[in-house]
Amino acid sequence: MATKAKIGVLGASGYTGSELVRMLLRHPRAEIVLLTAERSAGKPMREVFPQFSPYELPTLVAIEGLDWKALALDVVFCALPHATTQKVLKDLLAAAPETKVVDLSADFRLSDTAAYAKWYGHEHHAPELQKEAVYGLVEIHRRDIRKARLVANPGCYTSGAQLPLTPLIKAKAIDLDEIVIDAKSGMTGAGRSAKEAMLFSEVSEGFNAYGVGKHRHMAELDQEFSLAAERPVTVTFTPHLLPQNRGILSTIYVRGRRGRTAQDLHEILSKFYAKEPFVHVLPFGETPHTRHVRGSNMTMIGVAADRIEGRAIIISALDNLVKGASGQAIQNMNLIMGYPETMGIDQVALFP
Ligand SMILES: NC(=O)C1=CN([C@@H]2O[C@H](COP(=O)(O)OP(=O)(O)OC[C@H]3O[C@@H](n4cnc5c(N)ncnc54)[C@H](OP(=O)(O)O)[C@@H]3O)[C@@H](O)[C@H]2O)C=CC1
Ligand SMILES: CC(=O)N[C@@H](CCC(=O)OP(=O)(O)O)C(=O)O
Repeated sequence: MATKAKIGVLGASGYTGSELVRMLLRHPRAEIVLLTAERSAGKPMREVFPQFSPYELPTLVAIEGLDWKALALDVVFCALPHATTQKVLKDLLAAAPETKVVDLSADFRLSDTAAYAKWYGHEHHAPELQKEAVYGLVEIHRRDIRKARLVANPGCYTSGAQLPLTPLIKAKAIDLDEIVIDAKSGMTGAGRSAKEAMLFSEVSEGFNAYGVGKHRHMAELDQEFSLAAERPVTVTFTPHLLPQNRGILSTIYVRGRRGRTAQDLHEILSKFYAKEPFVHVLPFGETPHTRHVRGSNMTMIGVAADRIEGRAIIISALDNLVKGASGQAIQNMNLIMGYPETMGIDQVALFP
């Protein structure tokens, strides 16, 4: 029988942590041996999440005092808040350098120390690991991820924008100065900790933009698009808060370069993703809903023509907790560990 990887999930009492547990419980090569929490440390997982009552899981423990060397974990998923992660992973990898880490926070996504300090307001606490980390958008960086020890899982909004745009940028098919990304996220994107702005009465029956002109995901988009274009790229990106639990819908406006039509862009994307298990390009003119990807690791992309000649409207939909976070993280683990890429994450969307 194939051996199982010994796995730790840090931040298992949060939304992305519990989503990792949900999927890892059905992963044939995963054995969950460590679950951590902060406020919920000491509680059994079923007390925090009754949906896990039927399953055997370790009790949630605090991170402080863990002996990483003795634990000898094969893989750690780190689902902690920004900035908390840096010190934890520095200690972990110093004590257990063989452990592979997939970090879901933004701490290791920016490779430039100055850009990190500018967008996050403080110096990075583990700059040597920041240099080592590989950016984990699988469909774009698959080859590098296979060799990585530390993977920086991409942001949920940025995944929804990069999957349709990066192949077009690489193909030099769109005007780089006219990219507009209008994105809407479900509320689980904001995490599980209590916040006044996330109360039902503050969010339901309403809809708003936030972080306008300054959301930190712009830095991640600029970095990755500039890499793909081999020249600096800045884009317009505006996030919105949707009064629903899961899902990100991104409506993206682009102009084709050198006479390329919306149909040409559709053809480029269809070819690029023809063999990808987790990106599906719809027939030209059809566009996805967030409910078509809910609970699945799929990103759906639709391309349609604008009335204005030369412009196209691209719409992507993904589940922020799956392809936008935990599903993508397991896809990364599968690559690092040499498992089939779809193992444990090939769920079909839950509908309605
Ligand atoms: N939600 C999403 O859609 C996405 C989130 N991400 C990123 O993933 C990470 C986790 O997000 P999410 O699951 O939503 O967050 P949650 O707020 O739901 O969960 C955070 C987890 O971290 C624990 N925690 C909080 N503070 C500390 C601390 N100081 N020391 C140790 N553990 C701590 C919490 O424990 P306890 O509750 O017991 O206090 C909880 O288990 C974040 O960095 C986020 O930006 C990335 C992509 C998408
Ligand atoms: C709805 C909502 O609040 N979303 C989060 C994004 C979550 C995410 O993927 O981004 P990070 O991993 O970079 O935190 C936000 O806008 O901050």
